[in-house]
Amino acid sequence: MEAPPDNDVLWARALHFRHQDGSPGLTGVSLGVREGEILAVSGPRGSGKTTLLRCLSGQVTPERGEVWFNSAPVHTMGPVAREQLRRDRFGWIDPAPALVPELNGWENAALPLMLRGTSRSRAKAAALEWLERLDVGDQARRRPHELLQAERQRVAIARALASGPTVLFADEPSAPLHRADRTPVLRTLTTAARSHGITVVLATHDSETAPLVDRTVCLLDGRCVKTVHLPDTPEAEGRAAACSLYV
Ligand SMILES: Nc1ncnc2c1ncn2[C@@H]1O[C@H](COP(=O)(O)OP(=O)(O)OP(=O)(O)O)[C@@H](O)[C@H]1O
Repeated sequence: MEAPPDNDVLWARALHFRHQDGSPGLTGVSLGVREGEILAVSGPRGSGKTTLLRCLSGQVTPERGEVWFNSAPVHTMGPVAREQLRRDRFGWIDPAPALVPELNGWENAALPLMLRGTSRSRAKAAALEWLERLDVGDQARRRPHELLQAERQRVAIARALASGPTVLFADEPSAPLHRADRTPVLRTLTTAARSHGITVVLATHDSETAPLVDRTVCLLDGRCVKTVHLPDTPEAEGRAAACSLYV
């Protein structure tokens, strides 16, 4: 087994995945994600974006191929080790917000930190800070059923960022938002990730994300078909400067 290159925080080689009913999910995907990189995974519906994120994050194990997180082989880890890795090092955002209905906004956002043993007061402070950044600070005491879907998704994004993951997997995080809200929320997410050194793997079919990411990998029918790098232009430098104004 060959270990991944040193500067890749995540590395996958020749991933093959088949769903339980036999449908092919991935057919030979290889990719590396550098530390601090913001990588978009794009492609049409059903191209395998969610399946790839689930394999990379250890939610499912590939039928064949390897997934490495730093020097740890995720594909050979048992369920307990994978669970611990996901809890301690990874964040996850679903296309639809999955919040705990009995908890209010800040308690939901603070939950991963408290599960890791952070004190309630420190977890609350971190949660409130992120809820403010996501423009839902005034909803912190409301429970999910009292919030709009777009507000619930902002709470879910705050929850993923508040725990300070090494890698954040975001599966269509802007899907429940109004079109006008999508770019500002994605900009907040990507800018926050950059300023905190969080690596992001972002599944999207929103072309507006392209200027916010470092590289886009395009999937089609479970295969990588194209990689697009953000050109090293003055606009890109301007983007980084502009982003730093938001977070
Ligand atoms: N649980 C499942 N059982 C069987 N087939 C599945 C399952 N989940 C996904 N698939 C199939 O696997 C393929 C890849 O699905 P996946 O959800 O990874 O694609 P996607 O690019 O994320 O799509 P979308 O943009 O719609 O979220 C599709 O053909 C899909 O129908």
